[in-house]
Amino acid sequence: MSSLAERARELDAADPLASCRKLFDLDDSVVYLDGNSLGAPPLSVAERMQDVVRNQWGRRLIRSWGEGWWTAPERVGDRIAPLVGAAPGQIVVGDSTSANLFKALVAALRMSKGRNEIVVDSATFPTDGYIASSVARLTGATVRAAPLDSLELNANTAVVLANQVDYRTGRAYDVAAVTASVHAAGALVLWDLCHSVGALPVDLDAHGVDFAVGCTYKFLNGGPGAPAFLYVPTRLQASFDQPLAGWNGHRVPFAMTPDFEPSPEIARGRCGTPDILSLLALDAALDVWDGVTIADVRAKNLALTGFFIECVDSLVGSRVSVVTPRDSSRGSQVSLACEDASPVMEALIARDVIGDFRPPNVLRFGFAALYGRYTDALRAATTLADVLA
Ligand SMILES: Cc1ncc(COP(=O)(O)O)c(C=O)c1O
Ligand SMILES: Nc1c(O)cccc1C(=O)C[C@H](N)C(=O)O
Repeated sequence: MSSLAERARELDAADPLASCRKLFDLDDSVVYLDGNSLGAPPLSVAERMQDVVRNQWGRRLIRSWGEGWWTAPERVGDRIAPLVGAAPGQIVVGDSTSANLFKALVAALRMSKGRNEIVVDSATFPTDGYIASSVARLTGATVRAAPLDSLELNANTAVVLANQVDYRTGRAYDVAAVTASVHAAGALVLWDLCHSVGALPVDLDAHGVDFAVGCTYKFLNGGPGAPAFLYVPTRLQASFDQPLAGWNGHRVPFAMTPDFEPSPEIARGRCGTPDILSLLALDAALDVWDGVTIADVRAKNLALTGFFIECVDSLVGSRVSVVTPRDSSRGSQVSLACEDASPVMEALIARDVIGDFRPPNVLRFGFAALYGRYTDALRAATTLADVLA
């Protein structure tokens, strides 16, 4: 125990990202391991929102639309772009992940004339499957679930919807390999990056990914209900015929013509008026990434999750089993299968160790590299051992 405590203190002292924690509004008595569901608030957000509400909305009133509000979906998209390996002009921020999944799936089917099968990663987060089924009912396509390890695509497969990190187990998949196998079958790939953006390298452009979506309220700390993002590479933008063709995606929205003519750029991914307060909160939250590389974040989250697994092995032992891969094919969370997982998580939260429960029996602990500490990992494992004793 003492050697784990010493190691935790040494690791925190040597952590090159340790100084990022002071950018967040965190309570030091709480061990927060749920940043993979709702990221912690960067201090800059409250300050910026004060300015947005009092000055931009308050003093500038409707003039603010022409002073940065209207173009915020693309501008904030360009701030997310380096975090997912995308060149500028290919990401638009707005709507929810679910809505963006809908846009991208329908657009993919419209691009894939003669093919009408949607294949969904069988371990997917539920909303992806629900949206795929609804798209299928709407378009006459079919949906098939398949494991990402053995996709078995055919000449009818139009699009594969894949999650880079499995939300339940924390397993991470190889974007390059899956993308290449989907392309080899002549299909398009749509990646859900909710559990990887801000935690893992993604390299969308380098791997020739066709579409991606992701949420910004987890590792990007955009706040509850922060708008999601949609990536469409430049090469596919002219043929991206998305179904929610609202006026914000029009080539000249204020021309107010009766016919829809899509923007030639990524703005065609927009639908209605952007949620400016949430979008600008996200903009402020992204300041914490200044000077931080995804490579540093990845190195730390592998080390932190690895240290947590070591603490669990040593202090909790066989009372839980580690579901997350022990090798580097894991995201930034550790999932433990445990009997009575739901009341166990409630007991942890009552002791100020906050993770979450996912059915049927999983305790999830998410590690955000910008504010997570090795001493927190040890305290979580120690508290879990106490709860299970
Ligand atoms: C992998 C994944 N996809 C989609 C979603 C849902 O996103 P939204 O609520 O923005 O539609 C989540 C989380 O809620 C998720 O974890
Ligand atoms: N989006 C959420 C919400 O509005 C409330 C509670 C949790 C969430 C989540 O993000 C859940 C998360 N996607 C998961 O991996 O389980």
